[in-house]
Amino acid sequence: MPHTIAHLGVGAFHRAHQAWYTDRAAAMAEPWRIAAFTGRSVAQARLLQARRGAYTLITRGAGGDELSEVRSIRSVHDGADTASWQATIADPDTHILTLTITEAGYRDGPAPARIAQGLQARRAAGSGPLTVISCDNLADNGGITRAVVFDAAMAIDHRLADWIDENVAFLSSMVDRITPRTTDADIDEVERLTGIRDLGTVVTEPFSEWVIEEGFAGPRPAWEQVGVRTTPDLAPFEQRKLRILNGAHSLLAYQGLLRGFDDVASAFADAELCELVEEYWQSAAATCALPRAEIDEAIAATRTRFENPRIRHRLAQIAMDGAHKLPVRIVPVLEHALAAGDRADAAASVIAAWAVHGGHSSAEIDEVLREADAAAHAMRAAVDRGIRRLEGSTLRAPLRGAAVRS
Ligand SMILES: NC(=O)c1ccc[n+]([C@@H]2O[C@H](COP(=O)([O-])OP(=O)(O)OC[C@H]3O[C@@H](n4cnc5c(N)ncnc54)[C@H](O)[C@@H]3O)[C@@H](O)[C@H]2O)c1
Ligand SMILES: O=P(O)(O)OC[C@@H](O)[C@@H](O)[C@H](O)[C@H](O)CO
Repeated sequence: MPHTIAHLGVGAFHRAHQAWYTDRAAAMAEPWRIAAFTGRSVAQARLLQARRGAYTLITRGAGGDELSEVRSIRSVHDGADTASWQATIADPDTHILTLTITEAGYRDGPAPARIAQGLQARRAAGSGPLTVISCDNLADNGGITRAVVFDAAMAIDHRLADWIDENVAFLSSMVDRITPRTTDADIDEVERLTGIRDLGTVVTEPFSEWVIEEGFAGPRPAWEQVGVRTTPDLAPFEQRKLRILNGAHSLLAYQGLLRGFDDVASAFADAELCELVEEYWQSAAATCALPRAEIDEAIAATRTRFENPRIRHRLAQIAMDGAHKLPVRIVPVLEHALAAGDRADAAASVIAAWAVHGGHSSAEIDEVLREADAAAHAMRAAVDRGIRRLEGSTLRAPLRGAAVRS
């Protein structure tokens, strides 16, 4: 039997990223198989089951599309199928569990308890160590996973928590590949070109990056041979990605929706918004630990990626779950800019636009700012100035309004 990777949350991104790397690594060395489980909706399982896990990946460059078939997913299950889940995690051939359960999935929902139940079955089966890798857009995503799974395990049995401590490596990883939701037009295009109506089709950009913290508890696919990097210190890579790319995405999402734009490329083509993103990037760059030349290179690459007119990444998709995303992407940049006495307007404008767009209350704004170490008052004042500025401007989409502190 080939080695197995269990995956929880088989959405578009897993198929464009981890499953794609694993598929390419299989051509270089020993093949691994992925046993994929849905996070919340069984619909994704049904789409993929039709072709027994195989699907078409459209790599959409500015100049054209390239189609390929990805075959690393060998079984697809409903995440609520506890028997299959426990059997997969308990299987001694399973060495890795990867996760894309969204930022919200670590705070709300069943994922931590499910992982703990899976590990309980592995412990009972005596199947030994496991490596868990989070692939969600969170800083210290491995540490966060460890903490929530540990809490869920404590609620089952403290001896399970002790076993997890000794046997499970929770690795952080930085993941990057813009993967918008698949549309009917994408599925039609695949059918036209291949004759197959592939409902599992995924569209992604040519760029891809995956950096994983070192410390695997067991074997892994030959990922390094297909461009995956490992590092003893992931934090600077996470910072660079979350603050430069994701932060700018959130800026374009909320400011862009308020101006009546629909996707990233059209919002970024707007001169005023582009200038705001450039100003935000200067604030974000100052918070990053990597050498400035590397950050400037990342900014230049991100500019080109945002300009790709053939990737229709909807702002509404990026705008979802802002209360979970902004503390990771924007608050550290805002906090740093204020502490350094720099202009904080661009960073503050993202939270202001989120608040206005969603009609968020004063308490909800404070909750987003809560995780900052200091300067909460100054941060709130900067956000309130941003809200007033939005309310005084002429925007194309109707404002919903947020509560400004009086
Ligand atoms: N799409 C991208 O460009 C991209 C890039 C980098 C990282 N990511 C990460 O991947 C995540 C998923 O993105 P996607 O494009 O695959 O989205 P998607 O909507 O296609 O899939 C999301 C998956 O997460 C599951 N899920 C949703 N809420 C959950 C919850 N509360 N608990 C457990 N599982 C839950 C869903 O069932 C589904 O399997 C993002 O939230 C992000 O953290 C996405
Ligand atoms: O996927 P989310 O929901 O965390 O956020 C939307 C985008 O900002 C994000 O998905 C980027 O496309 C991605 O992080 C690029 O690697």
